[in-house]
Formats: sequence, structure tokens, C-alpha cells
Amino acid sequence: MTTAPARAGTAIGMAGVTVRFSSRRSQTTALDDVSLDIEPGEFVTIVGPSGCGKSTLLKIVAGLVKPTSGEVSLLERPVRGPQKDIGFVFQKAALLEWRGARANILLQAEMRGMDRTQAARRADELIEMTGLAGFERALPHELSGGMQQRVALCRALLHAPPVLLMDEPFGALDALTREQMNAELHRIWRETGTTVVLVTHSIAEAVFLGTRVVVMSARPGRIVRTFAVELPTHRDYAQVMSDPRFDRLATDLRGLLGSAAANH
Ligand SMILES: Nc1ncnc2c1ncn2[C@@H]1O[C@H](COP(=O)(O)OP(=O)(O)OP(=O)(O)O)[C@@H](O)[C@H]1O
Repeated sequence: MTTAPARAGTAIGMAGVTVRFSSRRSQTTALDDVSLDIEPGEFVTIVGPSGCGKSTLLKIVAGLVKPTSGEVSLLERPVRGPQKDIGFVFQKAALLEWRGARANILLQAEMRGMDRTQAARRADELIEMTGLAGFERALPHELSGGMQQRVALCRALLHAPPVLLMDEPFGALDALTREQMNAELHRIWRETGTTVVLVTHSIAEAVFLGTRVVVMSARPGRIVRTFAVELPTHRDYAQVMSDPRFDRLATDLRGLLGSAAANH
């Protein structure tokens, strides 16, 4: 499997980022003075109450939303518009209903004008890696929710982006499928070396996947605290769940977020 290119320096940099949305009737401060540096190869998970600006933070990095003030960089270059060096996975897989799984994955290649042979090889590697083999031609409605998200993940990884942004990608899945997807994503992250930023409402998911957990406050979103996750890089789901270090961190996070926001 091709690994994301190793890069020195900062993968994502945010300094004093504030985002205000204005309409004729109201003004919302979604992010307030957010500063965060993410190193290449990190897996940063972001938790916080609903509406605190988590999705906005990802969109800022992707260049889809412009900060009202502050600086954002991706791979040490200032973000001035939509970024190509990223993959983005949303809560809904957003697949084309009339295309099979493999053709949906290859959409990424078509949009980017990638070399067809190389893209096809990469698609097959990813299909293998995510357990989609045998379902290449299946249409989205013939796939389970978990499989649809696997297709979306493969599509986001097709061009081997150095940075992968994920906005509650497993929020709509049942608990068991979600655990499986967590374990798979963790393995894919280890194998590819991609820098990942994942937004989640699940404390368990944040701790299991993260090398660092960022906790945000209710709107206007600020970073309350970041926690380094003191768990081995190689993680087994069942083992992690019974690890006292997991329990301690999950308890700390729950305390910070308050029971209303916790969805463990
Ligand atoms: N394009 C927009 N125009 C106006 N307001 C917006 C826009 N995008 C987001 N907001 C507002 O900014 C705030 C933060 O939204 P955002 O979607 O980033 O929060 P979130 O933490 O991801 O929420 P959730 O956890 O519920 O998905 C919300 O109050 C939202 O209504």
C-alpha cells in the first residue's frame, strides 16, 4: 500500500482563528480564537457540544469556509481556497446511486484527472484493505451503511491524500458496525501514515482512535483542553476498552463535556 508522503513540519496549522457567520437577522460566532498545530501522522479527534463549531473547523482546514480572522495552513502553505491535498469523509456517504462501489471510488480519480491505471490499482488495494472485495459492482442501495461508509473512505483515500478530514463518519452506524469501522480505520491510519482529524460525539471513539483528543467548549467554540492519549499505537478494541488508561481519559472527557454532551 502506498503511504502518504512523509513531510517534515506541521500538517495543519491554525493560529487565532475566529469565524463569524452573519446574516441580516443574526450573527453567530462559530469559532473563537482557535489555535491548533497538528503534526504529520497524528490522529487528532475533536469532541464538543453540538453546534460548537467542529464541522466549521474542518471546513476551515479544507478551505471551504474562510476565517473572519486568523491564519490557517495546510502542509505549511497558507489556505486561501478549496484544498486538493485532502480527503473528506462526511456523516453521509453521499454515493452516486447509479454507480457500483468501485465506480463510486473511482469518481475521485475522474474528478482529479488521475492516471487511470494507477487509480484502478489503488482502488483495488483500498477495496481489499477495507474488506469490500466481492462488492465492487454492488450499487449503494445494495450495501449496508457500514459498507457505504467504507466506499466513501476508499474514495477519500484514492489520491493518497496526506491529510484526511472526517466529520462524524460513523455517527449513523449501529454500535457494533461502528466498533468494526473504528478498528479498521485505526489499522488504515497505521498502515498509510495519513494525518487524520476526526470529529465525533462519541468519547469512546475519540479515545480509541486519537493520538490526541481536542475538547471544545459550547458556542462560540474554543479549545478547552487537549489530551495526549497514552495508549499504544497498535490498539485492539476490546483491550483498549478494558484498559484503565482508557477509563481515566474517558472519565476526564465526560467530566469536561458534561453528561448532556457525552454519548459514550
Ligand atoms: N454557513 C453557515 N451560515 C450561518 N451559520 C452557520 C453556517 N455554518 C455553521 N453555522 C453555525 O455555526 C455554528 C457551528 O456550526 P458547526 O456545524 O460547525 O457545529 P458542530 O459543532 O459541527 O455541530 P454538530 O455537532 O451539531 O454537528 C452553529 O451555530 C451553526 O448554526
